[in-house]
Amino acid sequence: MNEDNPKSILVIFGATGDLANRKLFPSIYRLYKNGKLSEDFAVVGVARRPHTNESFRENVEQSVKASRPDNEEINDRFFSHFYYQPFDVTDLASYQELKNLLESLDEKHHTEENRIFYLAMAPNFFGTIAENLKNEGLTDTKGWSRLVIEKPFGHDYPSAKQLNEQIRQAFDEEQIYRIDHYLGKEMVQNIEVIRFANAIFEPLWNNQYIDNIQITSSETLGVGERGRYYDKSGALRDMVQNHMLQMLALLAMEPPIKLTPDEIRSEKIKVLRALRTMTPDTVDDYFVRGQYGAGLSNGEQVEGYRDETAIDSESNTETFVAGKLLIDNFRWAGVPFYIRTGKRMAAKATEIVVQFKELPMNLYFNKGKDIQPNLLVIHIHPDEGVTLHLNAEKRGVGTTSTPVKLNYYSHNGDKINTPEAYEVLLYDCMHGDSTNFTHWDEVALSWKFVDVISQAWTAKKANFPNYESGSMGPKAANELLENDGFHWWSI
Ligand SMILES: NC(=O)C1=CN([C@@H]2O[C@H](COP(=O)(O)OP(=O)(O)OC[C@H]3O[C@@H](n4cnc5c(N)ncnc54)[C@H](OP(=O)(O)O)[C@@H]3O)[C@@H](O)[C@H]2O)C=CC1
Ligand SMILES: O=C1O[C@H](COP(=O)(O)O)[C@@H](O)[C@H](O)[C@H]1O
Repeated sequence: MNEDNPKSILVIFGATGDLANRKLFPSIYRLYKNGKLSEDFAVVGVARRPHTNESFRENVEQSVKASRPDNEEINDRFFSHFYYQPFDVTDLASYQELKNLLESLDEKHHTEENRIFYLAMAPNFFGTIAENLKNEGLTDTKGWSRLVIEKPFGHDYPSAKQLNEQIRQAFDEEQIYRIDHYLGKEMVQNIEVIRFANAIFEPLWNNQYIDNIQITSSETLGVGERGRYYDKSGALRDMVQNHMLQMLALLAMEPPIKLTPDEIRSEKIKVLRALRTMTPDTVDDYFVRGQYGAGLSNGEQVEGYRDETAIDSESNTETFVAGKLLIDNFRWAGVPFYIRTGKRMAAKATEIVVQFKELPMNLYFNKGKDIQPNLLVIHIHPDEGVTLHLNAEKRGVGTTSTPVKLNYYSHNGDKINTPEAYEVLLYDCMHGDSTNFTHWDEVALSWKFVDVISQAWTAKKANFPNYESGSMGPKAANELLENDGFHWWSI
């Protein structure tokens, strides 16, 4: 075990919920198993449901086991670090009881009064919890206090601003860790390494050599059990405002002068500031929305979005977005960044394709019909790695060329040791490293960009549904690229 690992109590608000059970408990277990947690730690789960420490520990054990189908032996000592307190976040008396519990656990587990408050709850509670934690003295300790906040951070810029102001009454910006789980993904973090540690890419990373960049995050699943949230959100708020714009910022930012959270953030912010803004009248020239109808998904007949649980039968909510984004700065002027994301699409995959420009004169163009542009493909999920598409001589056919691929897979085919995004982010938070969390300035700029689109879409009803489940989205998403002489590379 690494003795440098910080000692702390992690308080999970919403500990009986889906996120805690599917993602947080398994991630904490992996940190423990891999020696990344000090033995001096405690996890306190709070929610309204009645649980004892014992029944809560059984739940945690089940969720850890469900995430490890290999029947691997579990270290039982892990569960003795877990505690539960029935708690209503709107009831002030609960906070005093929690304060007493934390103080006793500080002593028992030698946690030096360091605390992480993880808000895995509906967003309408975020502000209230932050205020109550401060007012009831739970942040008033000799150690550090950090606040981890799940998405969505607001519904639009004004609501996000209001929420931020409320939270900032209680916590400083440096204490706030806004989660974007894409920033914890191995290959999203690798974007910076690929760009800034390879002499062959950085000199070409600009409008002289790059034709376009495509970012796709497609899902095969539909809206599932999350209809109540999703029908008010849609793909633009659910995926574009956060994950897609964060990936774009990492791809487009200037090299930071140092790899510190502040320097990286400052470069990402410049990209978001340089995004070409649209007016309500020009949104349709740059963005396409879609909603899935019935169709075949993974070989099974599935219903359309409007027939799913908790969805309005005339819903105007988009389950698909494709967009062309332009970054008006010296490096990227004229290079389109295409993004697309959606539910019930043909494949579950997140991938980035960097398409390089053709050579000014390709000597092989007339001889080989099969000359392809060079592509750098960054596979984020389910594969994790990089593929470089080149042209090489066709064996035994003289000077004819053929496309070849150089592949690197970071997990060598077995993903067991690839850390989960939440595991990475929890570990970073325990170490006070906020590099892979979103700063308020990034959140604000992303909302401002997205708000123009959502306002234009709210004002005009769409002709939905407009793509079949199991397809790659509406036809208009293909036309968006075809109008520029490009096409989506298949994923
Ligand atoms: N689930 C996921 O995959 C993802 C979730 N998120 C975000 O994470 C957050 C949590 O999502 P999720 O786990 O799915 O939500 P759930 O609805 O599954 O869980 C909500 C939790 O909040 C608790 N709760 C509700 N009201 C109160 C209250 N008044 N006082 C105390 N506890 C309360 C519930 O427990 P009880 O009923 O016992 O009180 C439950 O533990 C949301 O912000 C969501 O957007 C983000 C990305 C992915
Ligand atoms: O944040 C979200 O992300 C998931 C997709 O995440 P991934 O890691 O599976 O790519 C998406 O399903 C969900 O709607 C959204 O809230």
